[in-house]
Amino acid sequence: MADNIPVITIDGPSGAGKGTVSKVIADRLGWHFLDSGAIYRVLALATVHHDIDPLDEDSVEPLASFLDVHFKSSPDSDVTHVILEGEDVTTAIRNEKIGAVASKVASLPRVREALLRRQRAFKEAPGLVADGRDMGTVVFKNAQIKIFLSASAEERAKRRYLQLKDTDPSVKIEHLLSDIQARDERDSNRSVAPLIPADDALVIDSTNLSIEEVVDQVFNYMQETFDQA
Ligand SMILES: Nc1ncnc2c1ncn2[C@@H]1O[C@H](COP(=O)(O)OP(=O)(O)OP(=O)(O)O)[C@@H](O)[C@H]1O
Ligand SMILES: Nc1ccn([C@@H]2O[C@H](COP(=O)(O)O)[C@@H](O)[C@H]2O)c(=O)n1
Repeated sequence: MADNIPVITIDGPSGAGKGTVSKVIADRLGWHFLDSGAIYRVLALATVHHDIDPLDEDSVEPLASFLDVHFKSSPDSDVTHVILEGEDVTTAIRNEKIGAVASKVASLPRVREALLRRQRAFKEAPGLVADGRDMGTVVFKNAQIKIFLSASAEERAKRRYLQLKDTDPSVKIEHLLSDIQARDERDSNRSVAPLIPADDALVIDSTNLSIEEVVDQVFNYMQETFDQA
């Protein structure tokens, strides 16, 4: 029964470490992992391919409803390949420009609605770790464990810089910081599913924490929550 399947949600702004922490936790528990941002990024790339204005809700909604995307993982690698309309877009969707377009399509209420079922389908036994902006507030409102992971914008820009500098030597930390601030602003102030902690979320500020320290805090919180249940 789908309702007995446990869900951990990890929401927060870009670069807070949600994806990294979610993957470690899902791997250690042997649970499934949903990177919901990847779905918004794929949709964003599809608007670029089809030359659609990312804020034109009447055009983006059908694209979201019939999005031809699938995720391919292999036992030999921890990279999950993202396939859009038959093309491997795993790297293309990680571009910062696509992140900005993703936050535009993500501001459209009917588009978010159209993507709900696709995201909820990731909830399968033995459990799910779901990473995004509205996992605990909208998509998996009944999740047993909700985390809101944040970090200062400066720290997040630094992390992104370290992540990108080897593949893109032209990357500038000040541009990354302004992109992050613009995305935070749009994600936090949209009318539907804004980026805010769920009332029952544990808020973790990772500015001065290592990845392992964040993972430990989540596991300790899980232990306390399940002991009290
Ligand atoms: N606590 C941490 N300390 C230092 N670096 C970290 C920490 N957490 C994550 N990172 C690094 O920061 C970068 C961004 O992390 P990650 O992609 O997990 O963030 P995210 O919150 O999922 O971002 P997005 O929402 O944009 O996908 C990665 O290179 C990751 O290794
Ligand atoms: N649950 C979600 C997940 C993502 N978004 C939007 O997509 C953008 C890209 O997400 P990343 O996590 O891959 O950086 C993000 O800025 C959000 O606008 C969302 O709205 N809801």
